Amino acid sequence: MSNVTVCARFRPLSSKEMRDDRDGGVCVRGIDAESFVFQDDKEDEFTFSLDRVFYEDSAQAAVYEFLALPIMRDAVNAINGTIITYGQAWAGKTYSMEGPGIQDCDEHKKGLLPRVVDGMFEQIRSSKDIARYTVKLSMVEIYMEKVRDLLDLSKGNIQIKENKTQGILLSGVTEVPVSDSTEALQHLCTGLANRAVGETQMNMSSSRSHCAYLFTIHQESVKDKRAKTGKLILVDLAGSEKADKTGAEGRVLEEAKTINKSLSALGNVINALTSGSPNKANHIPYRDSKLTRILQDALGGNSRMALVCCCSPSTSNASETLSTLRFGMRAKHIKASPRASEVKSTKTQEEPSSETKDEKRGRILEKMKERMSKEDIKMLEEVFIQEGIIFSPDSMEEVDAAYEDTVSKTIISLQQTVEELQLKVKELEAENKGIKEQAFGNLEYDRLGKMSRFISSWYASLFTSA
Ligand SMILES: Nc1ncnc2c1ncn2[C@@H]1O[C@H](COP(=O)(O)OP(=O)(O)OP(=O)(O)O)[C@@H](O)[C@H]1O
Repeated sequence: MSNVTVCARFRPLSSKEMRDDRDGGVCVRGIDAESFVFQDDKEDEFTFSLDRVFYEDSAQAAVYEFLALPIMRDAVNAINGTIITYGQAWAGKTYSMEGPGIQDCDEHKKGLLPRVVDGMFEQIRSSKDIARYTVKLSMVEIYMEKVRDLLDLSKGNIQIKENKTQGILLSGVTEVPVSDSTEALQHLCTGLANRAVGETQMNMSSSRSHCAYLFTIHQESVKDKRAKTGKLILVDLAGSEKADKTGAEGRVLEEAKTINKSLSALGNVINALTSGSPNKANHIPYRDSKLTRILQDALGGNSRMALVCCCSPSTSNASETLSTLRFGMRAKHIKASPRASEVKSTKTQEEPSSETKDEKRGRILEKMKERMSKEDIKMLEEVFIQEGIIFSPDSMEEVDAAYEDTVSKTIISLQQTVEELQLKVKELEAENKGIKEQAFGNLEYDRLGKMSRFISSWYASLFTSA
């Protein structure tokens, strides 16, 4: 079963949609909590089945309880989690994520983010006898392929790095320690206010950027001091509408193209993850956009994910809604394998059996790098440029990363070959055993036959001699 929960959420018709659409047309007809019939522009009907469908009257609490609460609980137990809202502009992404406001809003209307924060600290409080927790919060915006720190606007171009044990990291990003829900919500409000300031400074709209809320939840067991870390990322994506539909030009068109590029990159990553053979290590193009790079851990491996496909119910938006739903259907096939992300003892010596495949791979890589001379790296750099793996290697870091990517893929593929061979050996051993048993059985049968023939002739001879 897939570890990605995909839901559709239809907001109520907006007053504009009611006004514009003379028939008050709605393109969705609910069947049950998981399925609905969708009617496109040409009045063709499609039946969609997802993990859950939230219709216009569904409560914010229901959305939280179904898709975010389990992921939040796992993140507190060190299993990485990601919650994404996707859809065209004005489809209800921010309403689902934040609600009408982060603080002081109607309890019923509170969105996923404040509910996740409340739930997380509640769970931490209830586990305080088992483990000591520290929570850190970061908040970034991706606009025109630049990652901006929303808790410190002076950091306008955060670099994304990868670390063997911690996975994807935002280098130098502000991480504020938060000890309770009130403190966390205050920082989130600061981040959102900074986002608005940036919007005015850059003359852009928040719907043209992706916003990510990142929680790092670290715990140390009271009993044996073992430490674990879970990452929880909530992402409010930029509007997914097609550039040509907006009639944009100039800078707005550039923005739309960049958003489409990053959302296509997200779609391509999803395609690569869902279409490849499960036994083959196929290339996943995480590096094609900042968004997919930040979500790399969340999409491919050690993580649980929930995708809320936010949709307008209006027939006037049917084509955008259909593409949002198709995106959701593709995401449904991602196979993630959640597991506790980092288990390290604070004792000086690691237990040998705790080394995971990733860590082993990392260790092999490190050894290989130690043996490489500067000339080797230079030569690799040239090969990577020729092969189009990297385009402008300004730094050794980029070469290192591309090199690690290639070597890591080779190691994965070799590991898989070894696993396949081990399987073949087991099969041959079983076959061999079967043949031996059969041969032994025949031999026994032969012996028994001879013995019974001897007994009957001896028995017969007794009577003839008598
Ligand atoms: N489930 C809902 N119930 C009631 N109102 C909703 C719901 N979802 C969205 N809305 C309302 O619809 C409007 C658009 O929602 P929202 O701003 O969340 O869209 P969005 O997808 O985030 O848009 P953008 O990409 O432009 O930021 C808002 O006025 C919001 O209050």
